Amino acid sequence: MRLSILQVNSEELTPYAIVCGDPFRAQAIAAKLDNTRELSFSREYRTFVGESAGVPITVVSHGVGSPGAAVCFEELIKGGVKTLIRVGTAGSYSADVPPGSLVVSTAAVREEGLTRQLVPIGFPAVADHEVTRALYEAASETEGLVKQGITVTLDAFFQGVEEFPHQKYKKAGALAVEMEIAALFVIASLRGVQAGAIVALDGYADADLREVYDPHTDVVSGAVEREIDAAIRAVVKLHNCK
Ligand SMILES: O=P(O)(O)O[C@H]1O[C@H](CO)[C@@H](O)[C@H]1O
Ligand SMILES: O=c1cc[nH]c(=O)[nH]1
Repeated sequence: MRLSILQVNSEELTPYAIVCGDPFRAQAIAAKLDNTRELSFSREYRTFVGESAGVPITVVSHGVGSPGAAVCFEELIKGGVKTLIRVGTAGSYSADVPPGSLVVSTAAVREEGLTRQLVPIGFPAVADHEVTRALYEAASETEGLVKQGITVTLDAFFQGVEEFPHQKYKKAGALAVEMEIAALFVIASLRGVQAGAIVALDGYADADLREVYDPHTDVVSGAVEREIDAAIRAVVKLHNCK
């Protein structure tokens, strides 16, 4: 089957997929795999296949924001992908998890608009337990701080006249904010597949802590490198446990 938006043939996809916002990060992830092939680069969606320790893995960029990312997740699932892992970046809510740390998301607050058009707001955006455990174990084998907990998914990156809901979710114990995990978890639940997510913290979202937003630092690239290695190893762990 031809997937019309990703512009790939479903027969070329694999049961495991690693997804990320940035097409250049997709290329960096694919570069760590063996026998890598680029399948397509259509809009923000750049698709590669390769393998690690003999396990075939698809890597796709989904762009910024839940609506565009949802198109990617839905087409991957239609194409036969059974396990999706997001490897992203997020803004920290707390000095206890500073930039450079990794957070494995156990569940996401649905502060975006996309999933409200799919299912009532009481439906939870939760990660798959096995995927979360594999991600946390693999991330804990890397150097540096790793936490697991609730993340928040927003649509807006820059603030308007409305206050961002950061303070209340920080008080409730959320660790970080980004823009696609809730869409991934809800869609995975609705379509009956597994999903998990890991993020590298690239600064502080909280206005009290935030300085200038600059995700292009050595600390952030080091954390992104660690989360990529962790996600690839998590896929191999999941495959070997089946
Ligand atoms: O680094 P990625 O995966 O793109 O994730 C985060 O970065 C983007 C915002 O800069 C949003 O997509 C957000 O979720
Ligand atoms: O959505 C995001 C992603 C990274 N960092 C942030 O502060 N917000």
